[in-house]
Amino acid sequence: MKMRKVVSVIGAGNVGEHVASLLALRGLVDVRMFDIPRKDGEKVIEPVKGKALDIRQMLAAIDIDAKVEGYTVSPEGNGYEALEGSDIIVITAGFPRRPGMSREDLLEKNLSILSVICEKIKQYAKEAIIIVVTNPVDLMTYAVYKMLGFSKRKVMGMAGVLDSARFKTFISQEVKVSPKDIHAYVIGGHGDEMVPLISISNVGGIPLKDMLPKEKLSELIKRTQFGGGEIVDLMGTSAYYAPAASIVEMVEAIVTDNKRILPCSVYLEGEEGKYYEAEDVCVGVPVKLGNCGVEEIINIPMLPEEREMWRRSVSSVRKNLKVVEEMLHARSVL
Ligand SMILES: NC(=O)C1=CN([C@@H]2O[C@H](COP(=O)(O)OP(=O)(O)OC[C@H]3O[C@@H](n4cnc5c(N)ncnc54)[C@H](O)[C@@H]3O)[C@@H](O)[C@H]2O)C=CC1
Ligand SMILES: O=C([O-])CC(=O)C(=O)O
Repeated sequence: MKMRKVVSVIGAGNVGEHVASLLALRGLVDVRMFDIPRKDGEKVIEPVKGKALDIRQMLAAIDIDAKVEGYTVSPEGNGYEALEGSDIIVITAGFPRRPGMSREDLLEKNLSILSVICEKIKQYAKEAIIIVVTNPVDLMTYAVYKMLGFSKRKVMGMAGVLDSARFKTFISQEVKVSPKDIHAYVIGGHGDEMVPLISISNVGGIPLKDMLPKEKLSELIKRTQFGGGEIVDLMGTSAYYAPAASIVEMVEAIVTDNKRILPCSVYLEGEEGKYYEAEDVCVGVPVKLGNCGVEEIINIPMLPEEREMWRRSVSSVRKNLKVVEEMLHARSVL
């Protein structure tokens, strides 16, 4: 009988390998990593197997028990048999952006990669909960949800936890208080129009809006909205430490059934969709996570100006949804 939960990470690049190592370090789950081979001159190498072995040896050095395996797969979808038995699958496969690119520039190439991966998930891991990370994440989450046909509770995108961590970092630097005592949520699409919610942000229970002048609050909002781009400009590729830690928070909430409220990109429709004025789109909202996945969508009150930001953010995600829908039609998914 399988005792420990299994988390599979598809795409063991910068984000994926850090997710795998952080998960392994917590010792909560077993980890399976999947990635394609690389060419080193004439030689074909299998970095994913090396990374898994390296992580296992790290665990041995510090006395942590967790199984970590690496599997080489092909871009055409061979080699995914070990997905079987996965409780959670984290998708980080695909291209990251470089300076000067938008996340949407990755849409076409990353959608092709994810369409092969979804076929394999359907074949081997129909029961798994899926966390999509590949960008543009709200569009990819929508596409994965449609391609898999799983319950909407079981498909979510990671972005809001990361954006909220960035927001908390910037607030913490400004008010000189530990981020542990700061509550702040970012909702909406994972783009330059995301919505850092000032009205419900607080520092040790004191409303943020009472602590800082309007201009400073606007600066914090702007820096958060462009937080990903700031790192891309500095590093030449996108962030991975904070994204990986954010994914691990989501995984831990699901595995331990701890009912945390975390902002995640989820499919909105019906009641919650109407409240958020967003239907048939994946976008970030606070949700309660537990071992069934998304257990509840939490309705957050917004000020009129925040609601206006929300509308703009949702429509900027919607703008590219047409392209995704056309691609899914071409693949006969819709
Ligand atoms: N949602 C979010 O908040 C964030 C999203 N991202 C996104 O995550 C993705 C990964 O970023 P990084 O890890 O930095 O990129 P990376 O290039 O370091 O890693 C991507 C990995 O995907 C693998 N891959 C490519 N094609 C594949 C295929 N057909 N099958 C299996 N694996 C394949 C590559 O070999 C590589 O190891 C990017 O799309 C990036 O934009 C990154 C940070 C935050
Ligand atoms: O900026 C990027 O391309 C990666 C990402 O989504 C983030 O770090 O927020």
